Amino acid sequence: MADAPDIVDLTITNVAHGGVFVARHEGRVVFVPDTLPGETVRARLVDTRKKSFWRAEALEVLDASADRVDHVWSASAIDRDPADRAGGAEFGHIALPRQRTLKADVLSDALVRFGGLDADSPFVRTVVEPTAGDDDGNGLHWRTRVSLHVDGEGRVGPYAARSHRVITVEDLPLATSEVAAAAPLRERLDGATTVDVVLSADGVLVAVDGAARTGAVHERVGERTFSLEPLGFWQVHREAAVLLSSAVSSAVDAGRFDPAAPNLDLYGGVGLFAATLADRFGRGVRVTTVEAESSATDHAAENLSDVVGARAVTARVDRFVRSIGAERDVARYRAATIVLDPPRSGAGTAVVGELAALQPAQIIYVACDPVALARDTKALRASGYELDSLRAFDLFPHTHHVEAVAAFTRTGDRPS
Ligand SMILES: C[S@@+](CC[C@H](N)C(=O)[O-])C[C@H]1O[C@@H](n2cnc3c(N)ncnc32)[C@H](O)[C@@H]1O
Repeated sequence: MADAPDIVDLTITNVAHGGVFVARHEGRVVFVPDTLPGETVRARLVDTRKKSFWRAEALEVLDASADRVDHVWSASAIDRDPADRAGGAEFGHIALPRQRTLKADVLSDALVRFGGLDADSPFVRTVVEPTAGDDDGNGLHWRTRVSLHVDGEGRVGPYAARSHRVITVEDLPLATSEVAAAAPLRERLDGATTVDVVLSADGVLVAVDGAARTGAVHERVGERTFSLEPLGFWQVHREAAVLLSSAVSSAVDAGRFDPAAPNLDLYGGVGLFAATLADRFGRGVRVTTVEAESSATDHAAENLSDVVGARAVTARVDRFVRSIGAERDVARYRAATIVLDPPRSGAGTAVVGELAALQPAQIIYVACDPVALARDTKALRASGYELDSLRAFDLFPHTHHVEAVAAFTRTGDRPS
């Protein structure tokens, strides 16, 4: 067989999961970043080893989509060599409303292909809602946390897209102005490897190689103050904690909520959603927040000290759920509400199956990955739960990421 040509012209047909777009070359799927459906681009084939799909990098737009805009970050723009394009803003060349319909397409596709939902299910038409303030500010200046890298010469910057090469940049337009101003983009940090810049309610801090000059920082959500480790997990968009807390609160069906049941906040971090339940249903609410990082659990205990029925447990969720499944009075969980907010990989079929075996009254699933949500949806549906509500939020403008909040109830409990 003759070698494939390096440079090809491709017509983009679709968006795929992971911030890439789909074209076909001689019948084979080719994934191409930095493009848009409807466009024709000149591209270099860069990975042709697999039989089922190849990868390419876009070099030039020959026929542009009406939704293409000047990239919000010149460091990522298509006029740069692909190897020099900064990562982390892979939708920055797309008009903001179109970014959201593309994210909705990815979510819908995942729910049908991996979640087993019918193509005509109303959840397959879920829109991706904008976050307050983003439309006015063109989706910029929302990142309260930025992780940068340092190369062997001491230069500080983000990695290039799809590589671990540090790219020096002039600005960080997705970061809040405080974070952008504090980021040491023009400094040489010889011998260092990482730089984190964090904006909390206490102000901005810069941590080189994980060393922050403070024991804890604080975040505010409504009337509540949360303490956490300077580099501990906290939702990244400046509006995210408020928005997700409100979305989780309204996803909980009050008619199915029992404040005395053994309610759970799994993958709980510093207790954000346990606090959400207490704020809606009262400080006497029984809720256990479960988190693998003991430093986060310590903060959760402090953050929930006014919630008399709250407990903070350090454990891996899989082990914790297995251990309660073995309890003698496991039937108590039939009245429980379980909130879970797993990392990008999702909870996984095993955890979801064990959760469903507890037969809780409702499960509220906060998801930062549509495919993981869809896979876990399939497992929940196979275990007697059905999707009751779904909302999606654009908490990561100019990236391909999308956040969702889904509510599930026992199939037998639903009105027929
Ligand atoms: C997406 S964050 C959510 C945190 C919290 N719900 C919030 O909104 O602030 C996921 C959390 O799960 C924790 N985590 C990851 N894997 C875990 C596991 N297997 N068991 C328990 N916690 C885990 C992480 O440390 C992280 O705090």
